[in-house]
Formats: sequence, structure tokens, C-alpha cells
Amino acid sequence: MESTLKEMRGGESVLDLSPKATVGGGVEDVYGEDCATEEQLVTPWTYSVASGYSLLRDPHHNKGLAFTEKERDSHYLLGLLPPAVVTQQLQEKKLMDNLRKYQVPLQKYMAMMELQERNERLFYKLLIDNVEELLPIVYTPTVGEACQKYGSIFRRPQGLYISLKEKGKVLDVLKNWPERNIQVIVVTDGERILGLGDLGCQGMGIPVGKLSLYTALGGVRPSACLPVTIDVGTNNEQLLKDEFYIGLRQRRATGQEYADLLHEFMSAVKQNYGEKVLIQFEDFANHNAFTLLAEYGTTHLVFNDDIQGTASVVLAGVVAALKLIGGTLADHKFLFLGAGEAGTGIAELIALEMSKQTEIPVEETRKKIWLVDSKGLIVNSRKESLQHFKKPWAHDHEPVKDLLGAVKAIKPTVLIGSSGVGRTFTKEIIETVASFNEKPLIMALSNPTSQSECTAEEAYTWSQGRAIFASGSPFDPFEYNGKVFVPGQANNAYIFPGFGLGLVISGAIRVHDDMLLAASEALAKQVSDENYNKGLIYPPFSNIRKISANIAANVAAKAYELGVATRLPRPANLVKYAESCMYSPVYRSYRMDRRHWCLTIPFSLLLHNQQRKIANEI
Ligand SMILES: O=C([O-])CC(=O)C(=O)O
Ligand SMILES: [Mg+2]
Repeated sequence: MESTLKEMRGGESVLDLSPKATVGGGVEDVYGEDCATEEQLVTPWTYSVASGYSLLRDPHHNKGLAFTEKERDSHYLLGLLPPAVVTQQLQEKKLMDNLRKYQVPLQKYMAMMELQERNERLFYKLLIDNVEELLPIVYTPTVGEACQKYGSIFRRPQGLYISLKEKGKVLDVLKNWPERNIQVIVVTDGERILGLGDLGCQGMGIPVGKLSLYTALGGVRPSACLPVTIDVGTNNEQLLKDEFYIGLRQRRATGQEYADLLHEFMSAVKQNYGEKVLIQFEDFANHNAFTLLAEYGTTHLVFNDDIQGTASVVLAGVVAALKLIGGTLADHKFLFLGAGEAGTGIAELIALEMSKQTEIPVEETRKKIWLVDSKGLIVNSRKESLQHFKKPWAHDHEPVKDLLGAVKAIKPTVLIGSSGVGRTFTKEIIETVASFNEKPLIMALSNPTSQSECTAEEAYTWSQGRAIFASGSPFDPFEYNGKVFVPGQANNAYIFPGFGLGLVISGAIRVHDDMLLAASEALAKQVSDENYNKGLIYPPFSNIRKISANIAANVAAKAYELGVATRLPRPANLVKYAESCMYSPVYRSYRMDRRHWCLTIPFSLLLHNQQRKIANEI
């Protein structure tokens, strides 16, 4: 009985004893049952959806004008819609026409959020079919501005808010979420949103945006995704004074109080969803990001996107770029501006890959990699005062106070910006790097666009068209001396959706560095000669579902190899399996059929009785 209740909730049921509509089977039904959780394997073979007015208000099932005459008749919709019946394609065309009329990206963002709340399938259809155009709207850079203004643009809450007020009740808060079969959680505490700093509770835009990409780019069902914001206060004075601020109006809790709330959250997640739910940490400040990953990496399925996802995507770009700049990984010398989550995470994964390729110990390969932070080059004489995650990067060298000095002293072949501070790759710095490299690899990773270390135009112009350039936020193609250069987007969006899908389909219970290398390798392999000819070191996002399936397959294969996969037996063809598991946003047809109706009613009654029983127990 208990399982029936779970299944019906997982099956998006509503408690309604009026005649039920059933949803015809489709690929994603198979996904829900075959690829989701064990419990779902026994899901009743009919889903119930709301009818009438509530069906039009239910974003999971609403199709608007695309409801057919038959569906309108059988689902009590007659008169509730104007007479025209249109296809999903026509709806898509109209929405794209409307979106393109907005001049301001934030208006497009708000229109997309409204669509997500009104008609989820159409939202994902639009996003998947127009990914290159819409990614910068629902994701970086526009999502950054949306977070900054979240208090004013806030309409309906999305995701789950867990604040200090809920201390001791976090499990109850999780139970308030309507979906039961959660596979991926993205959680932030809002302290370091992109390169924009502490945005407190308004950071919610990030987990919401990342999870939209989990579905659109990685094919994880929307109902299996849970965005969470942990609100422990904010140190952002402007927000604390803002009358429209939506979060706790207090300074950030730290130390034991912070650790206790996080611990309660992590325990409640495991208790409520089991050990196969992926918890992705996003945009935590350095001091907490490393601690949380170390603390929960051995007990939970956790992944830090800023440390590990960014590392994997940048390693893929560097490996792909070798075709253009020549040499092996170990032939290159790397210099980073920024020694936080992204910088040290990328550095470590590059050192690890170098070590695997050369069989030289990682302690040695690290010496090819240099990092600069706000106090200058990280060198041995600074070791005592360095934060623990910077210590492995302290090499023998005399002190150097800034990036320009470090560029001159180290003479890197690869320059990577991960400091969160915009416009720090100056003309002099790029000209200096270009003076001793035929083809310097320059990666300006900080987000959003305002925080990028340099623009695409600057990188190409100041290197006289010789730089291989990629950036965290998107830049338009740029023409220099008659040649069009297309900058690649070195953004973890290439990695996390496929990476997460790989964990989900294999039922992995732990993340391992080798899986990050596997994801990276799969991504680098997707770059074609046509891409290279344009100076690209990443494949276009328009192929992202295929890329994600390949990443997922490589990650899942590694999970099986490492013995951390629980979904047995291992599917023979993991790429095909990953593809077959992906959510499709195409509308499902709803039918009314006596056979189903008869079967649906008893389930509903059982559910109804079960709910009543629970209510009595409470
Ligand atoms: O969200 C993005 O675009 C990439 C990312 O994780 C960050 O900058 O923190
Ligand atoms: Mg991030």
C-alpha cells in the first residue's frame, strides 16, 4: 500500500475522484519506469491527470490550444478554450516570434519562466529546439541579472527554500515538495552567485536554471529535479536594506550554526530520497565549497559543479585545443588568475590527467601549473599563510606580485582566468602571452559576461588573431582581418547534465575523479574538424543531447568499472541506453477509455483511503 501511494505521487497523480484521463505511453514513460527508481518499476500502467479547469492550470499536463477536439470533449475543456486547435510546432513558432520581439534579455527570461509555469512541455520543447538562442536567457548570463533582481521579478516560488527558521524541521520541509522520485538536487546557499557575489536567498535562480538544463540538455525528467536554496542570511548590505528582499533579513550564520543546518539537510535528503539522489553543490563560497565536498563525498552522491564540473569542461577544452596549439598536455605550462574553486579544481584535474598520461606522480605534474591570487603568484614562501586548497600549488619561485609579472616570469602557453573579476586580462597581458606563443590558449572563464577576464574581441585583436579563445559566458563570433572566429563557451553546462544523467542511469552511489576524466574525454571527442576550422575547441550546443548521451555513457561505464553502480545488469550499449532514457518534451495524448477508467478508480480510491488513514494517524 505504501508503495502504491509513492507510485501515484511519482506518477503525477491528483486526488480527484471525477473520471480520470489516462496518459498514453511514450519514451519518457519508459524513462520514468525503467530508468528512474526501482519503485517505479511497479508503477500502475495508467497515470491520472486532472481534468477541466484544473488541467489548464496544471503546467505538467497543460497543452493550451494544442488540446485536440477529442481531448477537449473527454476532459471537460469545452468552452474553456477558444475554438482553434493548433500543433505544438505552431505554438513554438508563435512563442519564438513573441520572444524575439523583446529587446531586453530579462524580459525574455521572465517570459520563459512564465511559460515554464504555464506549460512545461512547451517550455522544454522551445529550449531544446532553440538551445543556442535560449541558453543565454534561461542560463548564464541573464540568470545572473535575474538573481540580482529576483525580489522584484518574483512571481510564483520555484524550488524549495530551507532557511534557519526551518532548523529541526528540514525533513518535513522536504516532504512538502509534491514530487517523490527525486533524482537530482541542485543546492546553493547563495553566497557566491556566478561572479556576482553574495545574493542570499535570491540565488534560487541558479538551481532553477541549472535544473532546467538538466532536463533540456541532459534529459532528466523535470519531476525528478529539485532546486533548493539554503538561506542562512546574507552579508549583502544592499539586499538587507531592500524592502523587496525575499530572504532572511540577517547576516550570514557561520561556524556550527551553518554546519548544523547543512548537516540536517544532507541527512534529511538521504532519509527521504535514498542514497542514489545526486546532490549538486552550486555557487557556495570557497570556504564552504571545499569543506562540504570533502565532508559529504564519502557518504553521499555529491558533485560540486564549480570545482568538478568546471574542471572537467576546461580539461576537455584544453585536450581538444592540443590539435590546434600542438604538443601533449605535459608539454604545456599553465598559469591561472584565480585560485578558488574553479582555479584549483581545474588545476588538479589537469595535473591528474597529465599524471595518467605520463605516469609521472601528480605531485610532480602539479609543478607545470601556476596560480596567481589577489596577493600574487602562489609560491613556497607564502605556504604558511595559504588556505589549505591553495597549498599544493605553492612552488619554488621568488615572490611575484601580480599577473603581468607572473606572465613574464612563468611564460605560460595556456592562460586561464577563474577569479570572478572582470577585465583583468589587459592588453599588455595578452600581448605578452602572445609574444612568446604562436597560438596562445586563453580561457576567460568568469561569469557572467561583465566578469569575464576579457572579451572575445580583445583576445583576438590583442593577439592579432592568433589566440585560441574560450569563455565561460557566451560571446558572438568576431571578424578579424577577414576571418570569422567563433569563441567556444567553456561552461560547465556542457558537463553537468550528461554527468548527472550518467550517475542516474547507472544508479551510482559515489562520484569519483575518474568519472570527471571520463566526462571530459567524451566531450573532447565530440569536437569535429569543422569546429576546429572555426577556432572552436568545444562542439556546438545545438548537438548537446547527443554530447550528453556520450558523456553519460562514459560516466556510467566508469561507475560500473569502479563498482559504484547499483543498476544491474549493466546495459550493453550505454549510449543507446542513455538516449532511450532521455525525457522528450513532445506532448502526450490523453485518452479516455473505459478500461483505464475502471482501473483508475480503484487506485484513486485506494489512494484516497490511504491519505485519509495517514491524516487520521497524524
Ligand atoms: O553558471 C555558470 O554559468 C557557470 C558556473 O557554474 C559559475 O559561473 O558559477
Ligand atoms: Mg556555478
